Amino acid sequence: MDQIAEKKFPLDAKDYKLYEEVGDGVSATVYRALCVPLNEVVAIKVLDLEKCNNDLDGIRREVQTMTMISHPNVLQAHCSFSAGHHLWVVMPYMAGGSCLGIMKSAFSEGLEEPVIAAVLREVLKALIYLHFQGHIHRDVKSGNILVDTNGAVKLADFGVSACMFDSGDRQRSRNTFVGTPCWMAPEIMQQLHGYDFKADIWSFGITALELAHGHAPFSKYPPMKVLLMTLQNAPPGLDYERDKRFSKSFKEMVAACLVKDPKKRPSSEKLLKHSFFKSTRANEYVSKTILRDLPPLGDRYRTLKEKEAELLLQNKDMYGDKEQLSQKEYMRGISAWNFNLDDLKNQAALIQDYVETSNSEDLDACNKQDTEYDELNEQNLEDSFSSFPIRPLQALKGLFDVGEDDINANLNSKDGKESNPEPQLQMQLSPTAEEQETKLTDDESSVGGCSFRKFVISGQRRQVYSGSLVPDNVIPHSRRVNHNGDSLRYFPVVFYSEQFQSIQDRNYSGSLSYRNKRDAKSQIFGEDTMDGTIVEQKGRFKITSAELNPMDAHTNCLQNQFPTATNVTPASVLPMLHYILQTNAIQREQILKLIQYLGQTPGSHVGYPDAFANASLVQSFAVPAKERELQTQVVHLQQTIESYVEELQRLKMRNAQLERHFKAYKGGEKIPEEIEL
Ligand SMILES: Nc1ncnc2c1ncn2[C@@H]1O[C@H](COP(=O)(O)OP(=O)(O)OP(=O)(O)O)[C@@H](O)[C@H]1O
Repeated sequence: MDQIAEKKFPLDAKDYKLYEEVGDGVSATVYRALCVPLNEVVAIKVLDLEKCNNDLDGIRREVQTMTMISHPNVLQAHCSFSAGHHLWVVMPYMAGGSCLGIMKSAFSEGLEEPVIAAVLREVLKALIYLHFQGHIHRDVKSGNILVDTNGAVKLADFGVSACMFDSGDRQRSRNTFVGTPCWMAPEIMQQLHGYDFKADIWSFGITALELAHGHAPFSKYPPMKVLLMTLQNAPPGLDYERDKRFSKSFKEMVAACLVKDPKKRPSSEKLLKHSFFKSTRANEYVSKTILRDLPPLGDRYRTLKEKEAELLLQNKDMYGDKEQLSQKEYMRGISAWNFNLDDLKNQAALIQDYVETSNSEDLDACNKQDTEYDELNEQNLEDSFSSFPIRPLQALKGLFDVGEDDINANLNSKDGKESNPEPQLQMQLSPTAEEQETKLTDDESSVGGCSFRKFVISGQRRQVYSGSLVPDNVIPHSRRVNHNGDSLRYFPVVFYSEQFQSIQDRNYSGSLSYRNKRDAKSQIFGEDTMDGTIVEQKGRFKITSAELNPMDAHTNCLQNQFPTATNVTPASVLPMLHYILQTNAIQREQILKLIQYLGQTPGSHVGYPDAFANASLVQSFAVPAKERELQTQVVHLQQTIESYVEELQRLKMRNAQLERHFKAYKGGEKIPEEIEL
């Protein structure tokens, strides 16, 4: 295989010469470099350990995985060592960069099918290997698919990978909410039963769409909406007008991956046997077609960064001081989930601006097709709100609490009380709601789950590792330009977590990535090159459960109140149904309030395409009449049943009396006096 094992890469920073920056991500900056003793060009990923206190585990896992794995389609680390408070991970240099980078530079509308097939085949081989080894990659996306000059393809970035054979704490990590929203499998969002290798197959399908279109489905939407759309809408696919150029087998392959029920998705091995991969081209075809005219990776990276800096400046002009802080935070990658109303307001304001831009005349025909596609999804979303809020709320639940282990741990806590410290960020989505059982329908697995009684998210305890939640393709596609020549299509939406801290704090407490990058750079180059030019676009979004606020001890209690198979009677089910309906009504009202609040954001109603802001949709939320009618019916039925039950008991007693009487009569005894005949 590779000669990696034979070569001894030195474990001292002095033996390496860093050249230009070729990539960055949430957790690191990547440089082209020279290994002096071996005279070999390598890539070095530099992470600042001091700033990664909270995620040392993740880093250790990433480096461990990268060192232990060995497959031609998986990016294996040559070695890693610490240099001061930095961790250097030395890897083969993939001169073509990531598929995302390639698309950003030259193929904003996506790649041709034969190239996609060749790239995906290699990725699939990597997945077969990883899955066989027990790893779930959990972050399969074009930004993590690297290409070499000869067209060799390697899957990279094991920062959030998990091992199926892990136990204890590490096993718990398999239940965490991790990945990048657009690529994230619904079962990861739902957080109901954990997930397995099949989550990678979903991301693989999304990656196929990303390569086909130049961006992932739903990528223009803010993360929360991406979650809702992924859970509520039919899975995305290659079904639209613009997809005519793609073959039937490609469409079928994508459809096979994007099935919501993970059990119905093929394994990576089975997928490789799909007809789509039957006659794929050799690696050289990839290099010949997509790398031939591209400038060197470092130059491309610099150009993109410059464009992003310009975009940032334009945004600054557009938003002025008021939104500037949010913008900066977002651009730096300091983003996380925050349901503080001020944040929601900010988000609404940002969404509005993005929409105005995306509606601008500058959008070309291709964009129109895109809009059609989005409108369809919008419609789906709207239709699917009839089932709101049960499933989305479970998704939201997944954002805050996660593994069953956590719940158990909390329930088992010493005094059973919440111990989250102040300050708290509170959003009582369901202040009085207890548990409910939910059955998913359609193509989703049938699952039972609990809702939550209330969320109290502690600002201090909540652990958020998060990059830009707007996915990788924040960079403008050529068709998404505004009058200044830059796209604002993927306009940033801020979900920063430290708003409750002082602004001063925020500068030092948000994204690990920003601090890592800035510090790594300043240490290495002796300057802070980041100021004013940062656009943190690549994003890993991860909220672990371990540090989250304990769930209220109520969390599981209602489950015990649910009728069991042995004691189930109509009389016991009806009060429960009644209760669930009431609970939903309360939840709806809460959500409605939030939506109305967003609607009050100055100007946010203008051109706001988001279903949340759509007045009719708001009304559809607000129309509980049907629900009330149902509730009344339920109450009525309940009373009827109760009277039937009483009647039944009365008849039973009478029957027993009759039996006794009959026996007495047969035995020639005196008929008891109390018996009424
Ligand atoms: N070996 C390599 N050769 C060339 N470029 C690389 C290499 N490794 C990484 N890069 C570039 O650097 C970028 C960031 O790397 P990487 O994905 O490992 O960082 P990260 O912080 O884990 O990113 P994220 O979590 O946002 O996906 C990649 O998208 C790619 O463009």
